[in-house]
Amino acid sequence: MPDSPYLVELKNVQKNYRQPNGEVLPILDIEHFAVRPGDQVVIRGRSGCGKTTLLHSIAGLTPIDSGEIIFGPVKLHKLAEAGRDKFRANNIGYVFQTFNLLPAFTALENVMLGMTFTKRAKDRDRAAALLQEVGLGHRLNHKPSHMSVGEQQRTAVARALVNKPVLLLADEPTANIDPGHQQQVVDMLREVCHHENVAMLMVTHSPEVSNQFEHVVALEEVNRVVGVA
Ligand SMILES: Nc1ncnc2c1ncn2[C@@H]1O[C@H](COP(=O)(O)OP(=O)(O)OP(=O)(O)O)[C@@H](O)[C@H]1O
Repeated sequence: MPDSPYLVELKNVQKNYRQPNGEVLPILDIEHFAVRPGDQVVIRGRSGCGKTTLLHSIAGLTPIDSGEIIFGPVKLHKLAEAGRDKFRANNIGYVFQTFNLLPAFTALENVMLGMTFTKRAKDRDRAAALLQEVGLGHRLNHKPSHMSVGEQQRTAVARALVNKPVLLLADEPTANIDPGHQQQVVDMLREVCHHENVAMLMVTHSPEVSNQFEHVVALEEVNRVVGVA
């Protein structure tokens, strides 16, 4: 059988949430969705349609109810939580809307903390080089409170890439950046992912951002669950 052309492939993925009253709320029912190595893909869709749930499922942060999530030889859906955590630490970077940096630590320390849960020895030079690559070579020793929000997001991107992941998941990474600096963050994300040979799956509400991408998927087009929002 030929090798899969996909970096990650979802087949018949279903994800439900259970409401406090016991009612089951279907969120995702995706027959097929895939990302190829090095692809840069935007996911858009209305509020509440399940975009974050999709990213969490691919990251293994939340277990799916049925179906398959396949990374090459690894069947993520078959791994227990500890296995998914280990897989994520070594293979997936995640960038959040709110950066999630630790306030007591410098930019360099925050990036190095990204290496905590991997086999990779803490590599100061790699962390510093990535900060340089995202344009923060002059801010290594700044704490988050002494950085602009754009600089904080750049630091978060460096942290997400420090373990040389194969896939970067970015959940509305420009939502908290002022409009004047959003484009810089998008450009930086695209360039650094390209340079590091990392595929990117980005959720964004911004048409200005999604219009720049060749691969744009409206979640409603691949998700059979209707009326979530
Ligand atoms: N842990 C949870 N328990 C129950 N319902 C949840 C849970 N997490 C999310 N939901 C619901 O699942 C739906 C999808 O949420 P999700 O965050 O994936 O949407 P989204 O498309 O990312 O939304 P937005 O664009 O507003 O960020 C929402 O209706 C939300 O209320």
